[in-house]
Amino acid sequence: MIYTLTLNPSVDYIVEADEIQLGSLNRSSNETKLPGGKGINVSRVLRSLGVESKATGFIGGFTGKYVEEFLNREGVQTRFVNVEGDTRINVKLKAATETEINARGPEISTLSIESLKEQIKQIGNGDFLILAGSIPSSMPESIYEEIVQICKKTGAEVIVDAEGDLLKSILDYRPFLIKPNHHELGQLFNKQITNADEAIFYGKKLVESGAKNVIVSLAEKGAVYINEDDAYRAAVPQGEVKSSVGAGDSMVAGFVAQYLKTGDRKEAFRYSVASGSATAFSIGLCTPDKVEQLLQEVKIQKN
Ligand SMILES: Nc1ncnc2c1ncn2[C@@H]1O[C@H](COP(=O)(O)OP(=O)(O)O)[C@@H](O)[C@H]1O
Ligand SMILES: O=P(O)(O)OC[C@H]1O[C@](O)(COP(=O)(O)O)[C@@H](O)[C@@H]1O
Repeated sequence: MIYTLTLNPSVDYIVEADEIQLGSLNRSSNETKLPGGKGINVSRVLRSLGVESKATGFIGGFTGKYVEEFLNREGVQTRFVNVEGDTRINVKLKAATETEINARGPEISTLSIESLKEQIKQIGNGDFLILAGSIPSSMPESIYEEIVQICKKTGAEVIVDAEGDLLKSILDYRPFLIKPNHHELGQLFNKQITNADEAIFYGKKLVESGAKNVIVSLAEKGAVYINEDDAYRAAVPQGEVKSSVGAGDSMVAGFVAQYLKTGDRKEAFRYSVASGSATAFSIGLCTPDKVEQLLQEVKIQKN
């Protein structure tokens, strides 16, 4: 079974406007509310690609109820730990450029953390745990490492999509897959990463540090994939970007879905890029039709 763990889920409030001026009254041309948070997006895309998963993490308040009911309506299984505060609302402003404000998230009690850990202990050999996104500001930074240590004991494979120290802290535990974008990769090495060559160079260092598979996304400049034996680069399909929110999460889901079906890592990478672009070309997440349509346009080159 695949489990996704979103410690800090959200309601994503996507506001479209022709123009946004700070310090002025702006009026929107369209608004969309969607459940969000990285693991939750992965579960939603997996579901639409025909792969079962269980979404877990912390959920609370009226916003949490909205997220959980939305997921259940779509057929995503959930096993959240309920907390007192409201699940956060993240604001995504879409005008000529995209601006995001991601909130901090509710207080999480020690008791809630303990119940989550008890759940994680049930995830065992043959299972995957996809651990994705930020942590609510009240939680200890060590939580990712503690969860990955539990998985190491139970034998579950972990996939991590997180930034900075959260990502660094788990490399020694040999994660199955990590997917930093080029900014996040740059932060890890204190370098600016602007192209596929640089992404492959620094991505290889993450493989040397323990990651079994690394995908680095570079938005419109494509993506690279590295493991112990090979490195590939992909050019992305051309299209109109409607909202890139969830594009990275869709890449993780696309890779996992195809890898589990075929075991072919290069094809899984192609699927990953097509899924990311299919989401970028949509408001909301990709659909299987759109992914299939873009697959042929993803050109992959061995490094
Ligand atoms: N302008 C674009 N054109 C085509 N595909 C895009 C574009 N922006 C993003 N994508 C797709 O989304 C993926 C993830 O985008 P990126 O912004 O790098 O990730 P994240 O959402 O994690 O920050 C890219 O690898 C690509 O497949
Ligand atoms: O946990 P974080 O880092 O604040 O990110 C949460 C945000 O990331 C998203 O999951 C989108 O992530 P990506 O655009 O990286 O795929 C949103 O749904 C959510 O608002």
